[in-house]
Amino acid sequence: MIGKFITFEGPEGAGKTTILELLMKDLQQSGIEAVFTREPGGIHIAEKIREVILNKEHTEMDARTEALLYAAARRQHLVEKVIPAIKNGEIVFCDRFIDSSLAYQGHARGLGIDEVLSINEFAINGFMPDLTFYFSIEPERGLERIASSSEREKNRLDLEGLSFHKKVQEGYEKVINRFQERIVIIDADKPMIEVLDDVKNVLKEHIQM
Ligand SMILES: Nc1ncnc2c1ncn2[C@@H]1O[C@H](COP(=O)(O)OP(=O)(O)OP(=O)(O)O)[C@@H](O)[C@H]1O
Ligand SMILES: Cc1cn([C@H]2C[C@H](O)[C@@H](COP(=O)(O)O)O2)c(=O)[nH]c1=O
Repeated sequence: MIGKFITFEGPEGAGKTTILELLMKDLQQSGIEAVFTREPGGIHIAEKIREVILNKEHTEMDARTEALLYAAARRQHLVEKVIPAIKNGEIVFCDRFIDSSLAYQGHARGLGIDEVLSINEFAINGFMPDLTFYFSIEPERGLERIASSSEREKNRLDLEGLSFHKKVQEGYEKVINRFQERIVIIDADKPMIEVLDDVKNVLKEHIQM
């Protein structure tokens, strides 16, 4: 049996992590086993790379270095955690994946979506998500949510200006156009319970729940 790889994408503060946590509880209650993980991170080496990338003091980090570190973390996470789980028939939900690199490094950092796709092709070796939820929200709104959250410590990318986050949104629009067959847009500017229901309604078409 082969599992499924489902990714969640979107700008800062769109609610991806919150909805993934609610979904995890829901699935557990229904007795459905699934793996919940995140990028960059999810396993020891990738969490270490995450610390390097997102450290607020690393302001000197070059954009290509940043793109390569995300791709390296992605590779290790895939081979160590995601692919074994999928081969074992499990459903893997991942908070961010390659589309983040295309939108943030490819478009917002100006490296080029095709160039960043190309270094990622080396990292993922053909392994793409079966389904991707794009949480759509205006960047201003997402940043407001983060600003009013007491739990959330701001990282190096959160601290980029609004113009960067608007470019991230533009980048995602290009990515959505390119990968229309796997990306479903969710209106993330709704109450959490409605966002969760919208995600579950789409999921029902893909997994038994
Ligand atoms: N639908 C919603 N309505 C109002 N507030 C929300 C909603 N979803 C999430 N939030 C709040 O917004 C903040 C950011 O949410 P969350 O961390 O889930 O976003 P995220 O998409 O994972 O962000 P990032 O990618 O920047 O980590 C949290 O304080 C969360 O409680
Ligand atoms: C995978 C990936 C992530 N990013 C950025 C997006 C966010 O600013 C951070 C991750 O923080 P989160 O709270 O876990 O969302 O990293 C990126 O720029 N490129 C990527 O490939």
